[in-house]
Amino acid sequence: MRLEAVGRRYRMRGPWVLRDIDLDLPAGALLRIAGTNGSGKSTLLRLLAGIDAPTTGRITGRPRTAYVPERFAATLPFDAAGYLVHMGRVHGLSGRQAASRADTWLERFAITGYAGTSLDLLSKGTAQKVAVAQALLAEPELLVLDEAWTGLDTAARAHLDEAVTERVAAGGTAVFVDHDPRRLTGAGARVHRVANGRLADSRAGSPEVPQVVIEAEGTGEPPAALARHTGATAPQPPADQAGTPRLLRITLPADRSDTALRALLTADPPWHIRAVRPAHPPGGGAIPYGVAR
Ligand SMILES: Nc1ncnc2c1ncn2[C@@H]1O[C@H](COP(=O)(O)OP(=O)(O)OP(=O)(O)O)[C@@H](O)[C@H]1O
Repeated sequence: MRLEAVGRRYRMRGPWVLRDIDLDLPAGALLRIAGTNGSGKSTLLRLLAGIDAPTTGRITGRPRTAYVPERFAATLPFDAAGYLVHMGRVHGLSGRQAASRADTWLERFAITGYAGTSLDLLSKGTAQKVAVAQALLAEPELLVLDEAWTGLDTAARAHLDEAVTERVAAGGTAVFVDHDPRRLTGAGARVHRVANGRLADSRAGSPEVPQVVIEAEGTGEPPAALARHTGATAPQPPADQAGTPRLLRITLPADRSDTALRALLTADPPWHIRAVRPAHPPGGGAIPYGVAR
């Protein structure tokens, strides 16, 4: 999915909450949206989830999307299991599939005992588990989570971490807001920060996340898996004469370098690795993914 020059304001001539947002969400990307209270994080997530539309700009290539809102309105006339089955059907599952996945998630979140409880009678934490389960059971291509961990107990938070990591490993995309800055950093989450209505990739400049530069030479196309796993946009190199070696220079978080190297070395034809070195200053001004020659 791609956002181009997206802007959002809630009133005509009101202040712009978001402005000129350009964002690529490749398959396999994991993104944390950071920013101070009221900076526009939830606004951005609602646009990504497709439940709100930009005032200006456009969003293209929307995949199958599931969303966990900041506040779950548990006012629908369902019990927990009935709601999950209903949402499974909305996401295109058959009745049997939806029922089976609803059971799995009720069990995984240890709330099977509440399957028959009406949504409006659930505790806040149990309702939150149901809200998360409805998004996960559909195995969406894009998962949008707005503070979905808030209110969950420790075990459920771990299940959610695991489920998000699984989705991303399976080629899905996940975008989330969470107040814990360490959330999913081990899974390679990139951080984009909303400030003054603009969105900046703050990870590149983050001193605690070392960046490396990989230089590789090859004659083929850069492997698609490279963009998928590095989360970087992968412009195709210009079609110069077939067989002419090209130099690819990629700057990426160090914890993703093994994946990138594997993708390059196992490409057909394989890329020759010319150099792997720390980026100095960390990410400083380096292009995230580019063809140097
Ligand atoms: N439906 C709406 N109508 C009018 N203004 C809105 C609406 N939703 C959000 N806003 C305004 O847009 C701005 C950004 O709000 P948003 O909820 O996106 O920020 P946030 O970064 O998610 O905040 P928080 O961290 O407090 O959840 C705020 O000034 C808010 O008042």
